[in-house]
Amino acid sequence: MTEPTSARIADILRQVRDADGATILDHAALDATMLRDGTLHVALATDRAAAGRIQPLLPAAEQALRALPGVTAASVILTAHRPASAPGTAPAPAAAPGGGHRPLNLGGPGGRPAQGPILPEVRTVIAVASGKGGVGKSTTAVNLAVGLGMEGLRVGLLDADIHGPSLPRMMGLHQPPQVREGRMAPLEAWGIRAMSIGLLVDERQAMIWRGPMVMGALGQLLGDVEWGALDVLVVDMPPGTGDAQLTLAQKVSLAGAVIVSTPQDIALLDARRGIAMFEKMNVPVLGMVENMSYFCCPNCGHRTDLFGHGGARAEAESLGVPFLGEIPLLADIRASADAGAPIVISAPDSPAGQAYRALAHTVAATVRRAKEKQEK
Ligand SMILES: Nc1ncnc2c1ncn2[C@@H]1O[C@H](COP(=O)(O)OP(=O)(O)OP(=O)(O)O)[C@@H](O)[C@H]1O
Repeated sequence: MTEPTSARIADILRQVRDADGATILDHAALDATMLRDGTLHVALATDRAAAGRIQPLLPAAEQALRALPGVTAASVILTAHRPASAPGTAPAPAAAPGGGHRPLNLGGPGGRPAQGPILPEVRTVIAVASGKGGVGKSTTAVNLAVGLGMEGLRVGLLDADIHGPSLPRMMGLHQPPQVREGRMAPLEAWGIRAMSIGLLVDERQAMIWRGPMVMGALGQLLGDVEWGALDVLVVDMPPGTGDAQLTLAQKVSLAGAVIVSTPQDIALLDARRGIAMFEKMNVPVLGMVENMSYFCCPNCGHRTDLFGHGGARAEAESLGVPFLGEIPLLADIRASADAGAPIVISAPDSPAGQAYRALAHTVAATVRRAKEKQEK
């Protein structure tokens, strides 16, 4: 079955009108389309002012699109690419010449400019990243964010891992966010605010999105969430060193990056690439964390270095970046993540709980330093 053309999809969208006779495409541009397993995914770029007008038309649009040959289901999402045009509305992310987003900054290390309007009340943004997938980046991001909250900071956690959002499960969040005046309110759990694409769409849908849809969704997660005043926003980055990472680093100014790796050579090689990417973008690397560093048998206490041990510490030393600590491989870490209560909450004094709290304590010092610098 051939995919419906953009022109055909636009024809159908033009037939869906609001009470004033305006069509969806009077207020939005067709951004990306994809047919996968009978489901037609459509992304529409719009501005925040118009999003509230278009939203009520989406169910009718999805129903109309189902009439296309080969389409059994349709999903239309709005992405806030275009700057708001109506007076008196919140500013959308400013577009740079050439169509990209203007790099924004928070006055972090390196003498870069102040944070732009995309996150006006967020003092510091910190990325948690890994070169390789599955090394425990999200588990680290969640425990770090909650640990920073325990340090007395106002914390937000953004799950930017569009292809594999795990924040809802790890934080025990399942209800969709409330939308007020076209802006999403983050959900609150374990003392912090949180937002994830997994709260907005079925996880399986997000996993098959292609580039433009991913970028649109990321832009929306950054620009359309009412974070309120935060000392620090922790961003769980997608794994790897591709376009999504570069775009994210351009859209918000990162005060620093925490790199997560297991001790294996293959993971360390990817971690090195991640560090090189951040350095190229002038983002300070706050340090490396070694996850799954060692295993202690819960019955006899015998310690085994399953994936080797100390590789990340040695790598950090050779690259000249700080080493932020070792997290053991423990069934309790996985079990508490699966149960929606991070181990810093469920077992704060366990070896794993203490390791994450020590990491949070170190990162909190960086956040406080950045805050003091801004206040001077
Ligand atoms: N130290 C640990 N001990 C035990 N299990 C762990 C540990 N760290 C992570 N896990 C488990 O490993 C799995 C992968 O972890 P996680 O989702 O944090 O990795 P990730 O690097 O974010 O993966 P992805 O690249 O898919 O986003 C999860 O089931 C998690 O609970």
